[in-house]
Amino acid sequence: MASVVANNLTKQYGKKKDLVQALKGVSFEVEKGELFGIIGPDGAGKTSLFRILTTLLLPDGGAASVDGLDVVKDFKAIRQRVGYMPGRFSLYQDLTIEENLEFFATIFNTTIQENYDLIKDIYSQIEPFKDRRAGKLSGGMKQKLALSCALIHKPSVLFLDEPTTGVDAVSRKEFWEMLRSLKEQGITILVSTPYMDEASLCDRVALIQNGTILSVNTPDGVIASYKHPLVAVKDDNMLQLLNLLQQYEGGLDAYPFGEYHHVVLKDGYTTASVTTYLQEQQLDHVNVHSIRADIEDCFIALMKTESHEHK
Ligand SMILES: Nc1ncnc2c1ncn2[C@@H]1O[C@H](COP(=O)(O)OP(=O)(O)OP(=O)(O)O)[C@@H](O)[C@H]1O
Repeated sequence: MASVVANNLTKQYGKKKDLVQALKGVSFEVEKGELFGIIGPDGAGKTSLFRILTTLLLPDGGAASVDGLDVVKDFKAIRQRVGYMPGRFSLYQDLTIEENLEFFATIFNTTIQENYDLIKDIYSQIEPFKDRRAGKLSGGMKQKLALSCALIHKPSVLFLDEPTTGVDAVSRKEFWEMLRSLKEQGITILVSTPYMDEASLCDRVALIQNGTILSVNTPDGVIASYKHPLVAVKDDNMLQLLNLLQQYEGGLDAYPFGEYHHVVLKDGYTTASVTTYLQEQQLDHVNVHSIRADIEDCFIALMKTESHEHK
């Protein structure tokens, strides 16, 4: 049985000219024990979706279930079963680390001791500072405390809304390792993120933009579905280079990517055609080489296709 099912969910805010269609018919299923990513830019609808699935917000249309329970009718039962770590810091700033955790344990009729095994790996890293107020913690420590609080009642499904936003690269990596080990313990995890590189750490990912899911696939499946030739190009004057590449008739798209620009080519165009074109523009020593698309290239392509179709 699927652990989470969303079926044609819609949500809108405001009225008339202020109307925002935050979710435009979102459907997907998450299997039990999956680590499922929802990837999308700011404003894509991730928080609205998570708030509906955790029963904090009512959908305007469609239906959704968690562990077979309906998010509208069975909201009380769902709340006992899910853990939710909201995007914005949700802890009590004036309570200490330990008091925050005790508070969450008490609401769920449990104790820190009872489920200590589940949080041990995460909580033991901040336990030496257990008397420090939450408001005085670093971003990485707050994140570990918030995750411990979301887990303290041993949820069967964990919802994490942008847990790594604003967190440094080392803490981000550690955080994903923690998620992997939680998954090993059988917890279903839905995690949203604006960082496309995190997609490759999930079992499957849904790409969301403007309230619409553009693709649901495994990271390998996303990459395998990419069909265009792709080249990486680098020169001393990257701005001038980008302008020229964006005017190139053999190119479908050109965008900055780390130290390089990536150019998506029309079928039949090659590294040699790009080099010839740049030579015609008096750029004789440009580094052009063919590359395999990574997951970010695939998402960029999907998002651009979608926005062109709606122009
Ligand atoms: N209470 C609200 N009233 C009006 N508009 C809202 C409200 N909440 C969200 N929105 C709008 O709905 C859209 C989706 O927002 P949502 O927060 O779900 O997206 P998100 O992907 O989580 O983005 P972010 O990371 O910026 O929160 C955005 O355009 C947002 O401005």
